[in-house]
This record gives sequence, structure tokens and C-alpha cells, in this order.
Amino acid sequence: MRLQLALDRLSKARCIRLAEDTKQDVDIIEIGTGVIKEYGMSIIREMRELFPDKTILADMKTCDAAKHEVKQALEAGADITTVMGFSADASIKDALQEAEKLGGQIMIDLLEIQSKQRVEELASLGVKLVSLHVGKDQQSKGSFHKDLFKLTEGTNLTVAVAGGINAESLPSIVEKDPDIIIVGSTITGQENPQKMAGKLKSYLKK
Ligand SMILES: O=C(CO)[C@H](O)[C@H](O)COP(=O)(O)O
Repeated sequence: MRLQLALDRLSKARCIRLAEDTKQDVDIIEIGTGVIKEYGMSIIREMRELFPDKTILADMKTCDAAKHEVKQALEAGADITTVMGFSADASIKDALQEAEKLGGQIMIDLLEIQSKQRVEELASLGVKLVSLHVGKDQQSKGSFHKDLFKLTEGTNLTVAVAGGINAESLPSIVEKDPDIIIVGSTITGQENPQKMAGKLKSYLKK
């Protein structure tokens, strides 16, 4: 199991500091959507240079013009870029094709997807990696819940999970064997983010 640190709603300096402080326990550095909107592709380039050995995910949340946006993120240095699961099949196919051409990966964000049929369609289009995700705004009604795993049960998809995950909720999520645990605010909001990243990592299966 891998730990992904989501860097959201932060300055560039803070993103770099957090990535540096937690690098011992974090496997994937996620550059959050808002951070990309603020700094553009330059922050992906900079993080690539600063953390050459880490997997970098650009949370582009692409939903159209997929070929162009996937190219932007991967050429800037991301290993993985995100595309929304509700996008047109044409966008999903273009994204997968472009990622294959450039040697990167697509993570399909299943935010607000409620039908297993859509997940199966995505798999049949060639999708391999998805994230089960409760969005920031929906978290006022509840954080990530393991019922969401129903969407990917019985598939061969690699599954990431995200949405307000913390030290209390993580152990029961881990029981469901996701491949990637995405955590943002629970780490980035701490006075000692390194300690929290270490604590969360210790709950993950090897
Ligand atoms: O993609 C995101 C928001 O759209 C976040 O990166 C993801 O939800 C993880 O952050 P947090 O743990 O703070 O919810």
C-alpha cells in the first residue's frame, strides 16, 4: 500500500516544505488542483527537479481537451495525472492514449460517480487506476466511507481512496485493501506533519 500526500490550498513554499518534511513516509506527492491553478505547470516542473525519485501526481481533474492537458502535465514531469470519471468516453480514450505515448499513467477520479456500470465502462475503455473520492465540499456530510468500495468490488482496477481520511478512519479503510491512500489536510494541517505521515504510514500494509 502506498501513501499519497495531497498538497491542496497551499503556497508553493509550503508545498515544497511539506513534501520535504514527509518524504520518508510519502510514496506519491500529489500537486493539488488549486495549487496547479495558482502556479501552472511550473510547480510540477519544480517539484520534479526537487524530488526526482518520487512519484508525482498532478491532480489536473481533466474533464475535456484531455489529450492537451495530459500532455501538459506529463511533459512537465508528472508520472500520473487525473481525469474525471464522468468525462466523455472520447476524453478517457484520448487521455489513456496520450499517457501511454508519453510513458505516464492516468488516475480516473470517481468523484460523484455512483454507478458501478460507469466504473465497468471505464475499465472496458482500458482504465487501470481509479480513485474513490469524497470531495472537499461533500465532506461536511461525511468523509470517505468504506461503502464506496462497492463501486470497484470484483474489478481488477488499482484503487486509491481519498476524502478526509484521518488516523481514526484509516484502520477500517485499510481492511478493504486499497492500493493507494490519499491524505491531504490530516497531514498538511498538523503542526508536525512528519509525525502524522509516519503514524498513518504505520497503519498501511507492506
Ligand atoms: O482531491 C482532493 C480534493 O478534491 C484532495 O486531494 C483529496 O480529497 C485529499 O485531501 P483531504 O484528505 O484533505 O480530503
